[in-house]
Amino acid sequence: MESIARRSSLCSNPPLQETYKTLFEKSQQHSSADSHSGLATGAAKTELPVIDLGPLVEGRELGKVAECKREIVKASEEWGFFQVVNHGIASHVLEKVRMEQEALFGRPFEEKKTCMEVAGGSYRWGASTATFLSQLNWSEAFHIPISYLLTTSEASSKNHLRWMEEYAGKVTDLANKLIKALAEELGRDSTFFNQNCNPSTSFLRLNKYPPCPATSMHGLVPHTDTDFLTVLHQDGVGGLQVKKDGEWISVKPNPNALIVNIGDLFQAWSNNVCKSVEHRVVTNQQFERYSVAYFMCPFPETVIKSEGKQHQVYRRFSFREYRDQVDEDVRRHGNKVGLARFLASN
Ligand SMILES: O=C(O)CCC(=O)C(=O)O
Ligand SMILES: [Fe+2]
Repeated sequence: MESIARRSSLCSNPPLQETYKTLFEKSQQHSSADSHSGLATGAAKTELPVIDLGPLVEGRELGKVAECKREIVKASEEWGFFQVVNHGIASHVLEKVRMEQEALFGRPFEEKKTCMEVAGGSYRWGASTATFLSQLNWSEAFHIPISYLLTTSEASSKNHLRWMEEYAGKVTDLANKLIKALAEELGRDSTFFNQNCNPSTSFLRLNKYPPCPATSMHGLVPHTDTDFLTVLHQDGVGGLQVKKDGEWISVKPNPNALIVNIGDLFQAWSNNVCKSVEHRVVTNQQFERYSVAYFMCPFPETVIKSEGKQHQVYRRFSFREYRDQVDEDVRRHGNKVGLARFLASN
């Protein structure tokens, strides 16, 4: 443990162990008060639904396209999470993205902290608001706006992200197709999304989970995503868990699949028909793990209106209002409250 801590301060890993030393000590003293029992144990390795997106991506055979859309809505209602295969993003692109990601995180920690030159976005590690060990994220992440990756610049300043750029374009197309399919199937106006989301509002989050010497730790604490839709590319290590009927389910990595999940904004927009489901990452003692999440977000002033057959579940709110409330809750209470704060009856 100590040697990992010492090495991390000299090279690329953030100094998680040293920085959160008092939380580790506190947790040893009051293990029951900061219990996150069941974290790494007992989670079933069930397969998420797997949807073949071939017909939708290629737009062939109308009957099959319709069936594919129905499957997407069904999985979004029942699970809020699903895997997609034949998604149109070549495996060599995914492999190169992984290599670029590894190189980026391999930079010295001191350099990553000044990440504007490294990745055009922001960099976070650990959890500044954690007061219990169970609130600590044993991970580091870059947030990179899609527009940063897609704007052409003569300067070679982002050559080290050449495949990330390719991926950003492709994953944006994929997310647009998925959200359009969902909206159409729900009988809603699908143009809402291209009117309110663009490459400057959506972003990639590159996650790295260093090996963690302690057991039962969160790589990423349980959360729902604060967006419309997320597309996740994970490597083969595993660690993602999804809540299903009150139980944590481990998602078995599938090298051919990307993972898609519904975010809070789409749950509200669909008036609770589609579910934004809690998920988390558990750490691995031996292996580091990488993932890339694409978050489809709107402009801050975009207003989300719940519409559907049932009475309106949520009041109208803007994305800015929602995000500010999430930030405030995390700052004040250490946890996100989320959509429960925006119920129509409140
Ligand atoms: O790394 C993962 O598997 C999940 C990442 C995630 O949930 C997120 O970045 O919001
Ligand atoms: Fe997430």
